[in-house]
Amino acid sequence: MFSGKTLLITGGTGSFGNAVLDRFLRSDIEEIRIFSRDEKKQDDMRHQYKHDKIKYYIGDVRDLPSIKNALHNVDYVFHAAALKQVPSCEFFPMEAVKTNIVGTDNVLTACMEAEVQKVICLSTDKAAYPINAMGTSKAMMEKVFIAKSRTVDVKKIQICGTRYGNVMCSRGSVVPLFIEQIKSGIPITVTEPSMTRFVMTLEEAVELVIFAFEYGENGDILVQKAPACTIGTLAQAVRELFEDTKDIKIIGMRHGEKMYETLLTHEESSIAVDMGNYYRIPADNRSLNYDKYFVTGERKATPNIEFNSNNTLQLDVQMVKQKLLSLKYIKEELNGGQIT
Ligand SMILES: O=c1ccn([C@@H]2O[C@H](COP(=O)(O)OP(=O)(O)O[C@H]3O[C@H](CO)[C@@H](O)[C@H](O)[C@H]3O)[C@@H](O)[C@H]2O)c(=O)[nH]1
Repeated sequence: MFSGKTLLITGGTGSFGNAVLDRFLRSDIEEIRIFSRDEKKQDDMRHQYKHDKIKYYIGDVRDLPSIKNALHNVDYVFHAAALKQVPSCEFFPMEAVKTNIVGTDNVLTACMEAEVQKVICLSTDKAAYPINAMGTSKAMMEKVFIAKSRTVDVKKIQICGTRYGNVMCSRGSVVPLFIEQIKSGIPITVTEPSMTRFVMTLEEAVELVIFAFEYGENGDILVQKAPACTIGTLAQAVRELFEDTKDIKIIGMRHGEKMYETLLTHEESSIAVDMGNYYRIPADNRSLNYDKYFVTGERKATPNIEFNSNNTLQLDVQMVKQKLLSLKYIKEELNGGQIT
């Protein structure tokens, strides 16, 4: 599918971009374009990969001309650029609006103009029943791409999305923080041990995007049937792996946090298509003309079957340790920072 094609990744210097590169650089893809704001991170990546197939474009999804400039002859786009930290978006919600909502609209406008064939927009479980600014802005992002998907000619371009749970060990997330705390000899800080989160590896996140790319229809959101664990279990797994004997410090929930996350709302569950390891949430493609629904009516039961991090498979400490041990990052950290 990617043979001879050019793929652009917005926010491409992040954990997701790196995982996509690791996955695709050995394939016969023609070119991978990294589109992002930070020249330092791009330069680091350039030195790390030293690969002809990777091209770097400085730009910002908030700035339409900068995206247009990068999209000539691009076949596919993975749109990963986002403000994604929950606490910082609580303090700067308008920044989340500009990057996550307006930025996505810009990316799609530019993709339509440049005749990109398929765009996958990365969203998060925090967009389902959102309570914080980050999740709310991602929920609006989903609305933007679904609305846009209704206006396009599907023979020319298709727009889909994915929703992730927590990606273990991604930049700025809790596991690297726990490890840093253990290495510095201070107690690890746990917000609320009974809180649950879906857990995915970065490779699974990339698989989900590729699945969406292959099987997603225009306007769809794809989610993985991910397992979950409590933060207490996650903390215990990290402590056992890194032989931490200090007490845990309980610090309480942070701004805008939820006790559990949702990947499919009740309403989405009633229309979601089961695809084995994934669910496909088709877009509601009814028109704005509601008269016919008022006149003829339409009865559809909405079963109470929200898919969330409390009712999915719960991993125990051993299972989380196993999942962690499969990660390159953990292997390196256990090996004193040496690449294994
Ligand atoms: O010192 C800390 C910091 C965090 N946590 C907890 O660890 C869990 C995970 O936190 P973190 O890794 O910061 O991730 P989230 O805030 O859940 O958000 C991440 O996961 C989302 C998917 O749900 C992504 O969309 C976000 O971009 C990403 O930052 C949460 O329950 C936190 O309460 C602690 O126990 N101690």
